[in-house]
Amino acid sequence: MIKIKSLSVYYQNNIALSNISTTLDDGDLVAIVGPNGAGKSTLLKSIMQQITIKSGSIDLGDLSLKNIAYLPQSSQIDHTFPITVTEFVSAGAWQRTSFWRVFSKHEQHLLKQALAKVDLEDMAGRQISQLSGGQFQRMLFARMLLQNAEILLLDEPFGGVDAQTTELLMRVVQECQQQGKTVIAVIHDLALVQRYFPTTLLVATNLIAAGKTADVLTQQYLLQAGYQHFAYCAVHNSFNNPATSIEKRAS
Ligand SMILES: Nc1ncnc2c1ncn2[C@@H]1O[C@H](COP(=O)(O)OP(=O)(O)OP(=O)(O)O)[C@@H](O)[C@H]1O
Repeated sequence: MIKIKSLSVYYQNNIALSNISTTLDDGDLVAIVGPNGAGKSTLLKSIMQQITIKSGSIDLGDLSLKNIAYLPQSSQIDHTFPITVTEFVSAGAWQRTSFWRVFSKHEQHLLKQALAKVDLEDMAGRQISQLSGGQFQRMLFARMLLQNAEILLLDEPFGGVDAQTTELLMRVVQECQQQGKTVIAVIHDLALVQRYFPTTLLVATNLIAAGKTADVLTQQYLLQAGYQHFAYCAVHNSFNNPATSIEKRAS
């Protein structure tokens, strides 16, 4: 269980998160949603202790940071770094391997398994600079799977990914949850959230709402978060098809 109490984070004098209090239960599948600049990535980075918090606390209970895997936004990684897919993914096992990254047969098996899970075995020897956006995202998932952490923090895991790959990766996420892992993901696609995520945190610097997804993605809360269009979609329960809802709105 992760307990967040009165968390506030600033960048210089600019507030990114204000007085956030919530609890993230073990084994839950949680979406963090909110408009651009709402503080979603900052919340994940705060849990990862990558940034200094101004006030409040984050209690990880018995967990150490080693038990948390973090999938960053793809844009935060240097895609031109001269390294193969296998070398990149093998970094997920760093806590179990020696400084020289000597892989046992078992670790090699786990590595192959992780690549197979995301359908990337054929790309194992490729330079990461030669991957498409969707392949790069699958590689990030493989590295995270190899880490085998108890808590998975995913920052826009489906950014730039087509519908078919999103389905594949979403199945991977669901499998992780079925294995008892806690998954917390920043997601922009509210239809996806509605379909797959039982729990949602709606953030707009403040915590607007938290709880069952259906209770959070309401017109009132979405408007409060600054989502004009999605608030309209909530009334018609049509996050699935923004085009249709825009037509409805016009008629
Ligand atoms: N390193 C930084 N230095 C200064 N300000 C920052 C920094 N990182 C983020 N911010 C600011 O903090 C606020 C929250 O940013 P954050 O990236 O957490 O939002 P987000 O909800 O993840 O946004 P997005 O959906 O656009 O990725 C924004 O106003 C952003 O401009």
